[in-house]
Amino acid sequence: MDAVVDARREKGAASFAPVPRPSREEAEAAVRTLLRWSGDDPEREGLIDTPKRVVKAYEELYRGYRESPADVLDRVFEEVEGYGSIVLVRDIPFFSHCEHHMVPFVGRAHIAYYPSKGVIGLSKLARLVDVYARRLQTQESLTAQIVTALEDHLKPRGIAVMIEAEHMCMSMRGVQKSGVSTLTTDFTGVFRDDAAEQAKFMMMVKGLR
Ligand SMILES: Nc1nc2c(ncn2[C@@H]2O[C@H](COP(=O)(O)OP(=O)(O)OP(=O)(O)O)[C@@H](O)[C@H]2O)c(=O)[nH]1
Ligand SMILES: [Zn+2]
Repeated sequence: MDAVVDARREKGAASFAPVPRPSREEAEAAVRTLLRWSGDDPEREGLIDTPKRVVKAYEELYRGYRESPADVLDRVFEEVEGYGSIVLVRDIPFFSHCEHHMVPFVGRAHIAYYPSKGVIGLSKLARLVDVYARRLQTQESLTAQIVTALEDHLKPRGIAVMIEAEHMCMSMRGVQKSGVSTLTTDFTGVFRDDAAEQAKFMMMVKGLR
């Protein structure tokens, strides 16, 4: 499946025409244009290989377009001695890029769930964050997409996701306020319906350090 189409489907688009990927040469030419737009000379020695490097870096920074949550969430462990209490993986670091400016936003994700029919490998929660963080994002979409993927693949009794991040488009440019944290949360099931469960999640994320 074309990765760009996949990303738009996950964003809820009802119908769309496929967007073809440009060739590597076209992508490198676009970087040369941006270098000229910035005021520099793409032919000077220090910049001559930069378009190649940038395009290669984009493959890494936007790797999430080539991945899907099913790649990381397909394995559920059911033999957990009936464990059905909260599982929280906190402080998962991530780097993403805002879809408005293509500038980094950097932060940590905290993910909790109450298992119903099984658990997933702990590392898979961190991998899931990267599937979505390595795309152009808003922090709100990133939060909601993590919840939806867990809901679809694990059907737990409840999911809680909190993301805290600093947006470089607010610190390096524009309003130029550094050190500002943005917090987003999304809850399903017992976390949505029971205020005490939400409070427990917050306490476990923030309290016991
Ligand atoms: N809700 C939300 N907004 C974001 C996110 N990342 C960046 N933004 C904001 O997106 C907005 C884009 O606003 P515009 O007025 O269209 O663009 P702009 O002129 O570059 O805005 P300024 O950043 O205020 O200079 C800005 O307010 C950003 O702070 C995000 O993850 N979520
Ligand atoms: Zn931005």
